[in-house]
Amino acid sequence: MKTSIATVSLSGDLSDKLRAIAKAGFDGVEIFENDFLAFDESPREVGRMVRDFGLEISLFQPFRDFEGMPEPLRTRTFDRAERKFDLMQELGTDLVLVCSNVSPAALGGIDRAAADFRELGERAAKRGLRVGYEALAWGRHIHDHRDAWEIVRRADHPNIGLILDSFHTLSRKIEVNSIRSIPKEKIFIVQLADAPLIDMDLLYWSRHFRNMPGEGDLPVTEFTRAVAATGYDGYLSLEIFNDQFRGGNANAIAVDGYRSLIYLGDQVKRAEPDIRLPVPDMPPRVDVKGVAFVEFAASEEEAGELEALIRTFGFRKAARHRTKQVLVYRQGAVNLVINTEREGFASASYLVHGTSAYAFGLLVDDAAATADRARALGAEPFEQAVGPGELKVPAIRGVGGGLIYFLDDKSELAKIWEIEFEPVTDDAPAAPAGLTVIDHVAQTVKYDELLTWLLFYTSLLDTKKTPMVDIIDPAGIVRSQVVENDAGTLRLTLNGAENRNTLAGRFIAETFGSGVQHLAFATDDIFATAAALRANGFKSLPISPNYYDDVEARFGLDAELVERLKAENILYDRDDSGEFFQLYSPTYGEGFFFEIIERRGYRGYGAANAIFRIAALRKYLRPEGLPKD
Ligand SMILES: O=C(O)c1ccc(O)c(O)c1
Ligand SMILES: [Mg+2]
Repeated sequence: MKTSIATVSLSGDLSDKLRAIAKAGFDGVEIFENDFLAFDESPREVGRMVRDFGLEISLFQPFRDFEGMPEPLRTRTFDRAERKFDLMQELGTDLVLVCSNVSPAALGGIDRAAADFRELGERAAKRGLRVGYEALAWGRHIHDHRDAWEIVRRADHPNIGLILDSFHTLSRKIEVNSIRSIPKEKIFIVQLADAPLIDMDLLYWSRHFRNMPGEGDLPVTEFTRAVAATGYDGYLSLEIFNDQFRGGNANAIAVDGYRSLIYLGDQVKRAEPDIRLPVPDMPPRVDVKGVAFVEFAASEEEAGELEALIRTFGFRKAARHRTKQVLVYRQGAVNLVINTEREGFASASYLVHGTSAYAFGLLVDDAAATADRARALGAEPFEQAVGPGELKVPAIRGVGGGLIYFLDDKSELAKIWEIEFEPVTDDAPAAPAGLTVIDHVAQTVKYDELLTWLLFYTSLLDTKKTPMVDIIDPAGIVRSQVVENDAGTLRLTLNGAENRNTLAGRFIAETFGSGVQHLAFATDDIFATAAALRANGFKSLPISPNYYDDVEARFGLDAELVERLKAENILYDRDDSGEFFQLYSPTYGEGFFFEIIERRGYRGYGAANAIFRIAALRKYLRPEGLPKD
């Protein structure tokens, strides 16, 4: 599969962009004219730089307002084209993109446009160049790839072909299967971009909000399937106009782009097996059966505080690592691991971030295959020296440099708790509180990393992302998106913090980076759990009494239920899927907290309650200090 990306997709000057593009693994680059014009080197030198990076120029673009012009504009337009042909030859590329005319002077008329392209094709052929025509979604007369194709067909010239761009087709909801009947040799290049569904002017949407395939809401896979079905085996080229990417880290954005194409190719091949695009082989997206454990890195002193807190949740000390300072606390199917080693990755993580849930383990069908897929998608593998008798657990680096381990039932990994740990008896066991599984792991990331991690998880794991919701923090907005599977055995929430004053933003600032900010445990009976927690000495996060008056009115709850919710500081939500109950701990350390939930059919996450619990949690942040009892 030949991969390419337009320079316009990345930040920096032309050489920064080329370096990032080459490093991420792309084969080609679209040179966007303005990136070249703003750069000081000659076209020959730029061409040499591109080749020195091991790249090929897949396309030079755009050439605007060409077809259907009246004289004398028409002659001028052809002269302009000849100048660009000179430039292309110096750069060392044979393909230019002409986008459909937006000029009020354009006359329209499909045969007039075809005649113009035939003449341009003659001129291009003299120099061994090719011209591709793209319908801009806002083109004056041509804004549909089917019409652009008709012009190319009528131009009937071997040096004139069609350029498809998923954004222009999908933003106008044009039937993608119309692509299947286009001869593959007439498709000169295919540009890909996704975008979030936002109802706005097409041009503005396109120029500011495009994102990588898989990061937005458009059916880019369906589009690419139709392209692949033609037998097309040329470049898949990202053309992403996005304000955030343009201001972001070029290396990180290029890595995301490359991952998005590999993932897209994989999906297309699985859905459309008879294609010519050579897509790398990799295991399918991974079915996650559950969160096997969450591991905290802590100092011994802070571990003591953490242990005291989780004991009030009814966790009991269950096992100790045979050689390391690592303890396992258990309840139901939940394993909480506390690592107080003074060496190795956990310790390094503690020194940078303070006490944190720096790692978690996912139970999958095949841990080795999962690691293979992760590697194929460009994830960073994690390896640490393995002691005698210890297992080599496949792992990758995740959010904030933390770790994701993979366990399975089919290899020795199934016995990890017996092989690496010895059982211990808890001297002061807390009464169990009915916690059953980890319902979700909530990670806080910087807002401009949110799409990166969404793509990371959805490309690797068999999951879906839910629409983005805005969470109102008294100090700003936090954008939240969920990655989950249908079975509900994996639920990850990602919160993107735009400023450092929000609870999420403070967490990132104080812990020096993104990471797990809260863990939610499930119970089948929130009231019984709340009573057990209280008996164990747990103090739940106090919720404003005003909240309960509102909940009563909003949902028409009976007064007795509302009294019980209020007495236990339980938040309530309800939608078509069912009822939801949430109970929070105060923040621990630098803004970390726990949540306990009961779902009665409900599939959401209580977004409507977020504002209330954030307001309550904020009271516990330093420097205000802990509230007095
Ligand atoms: O926004 C534009 O003008 C523009 C230019 C060239 C393209 O290939 C494109 O998709 C959009
Ligand atoms: Mg385009």
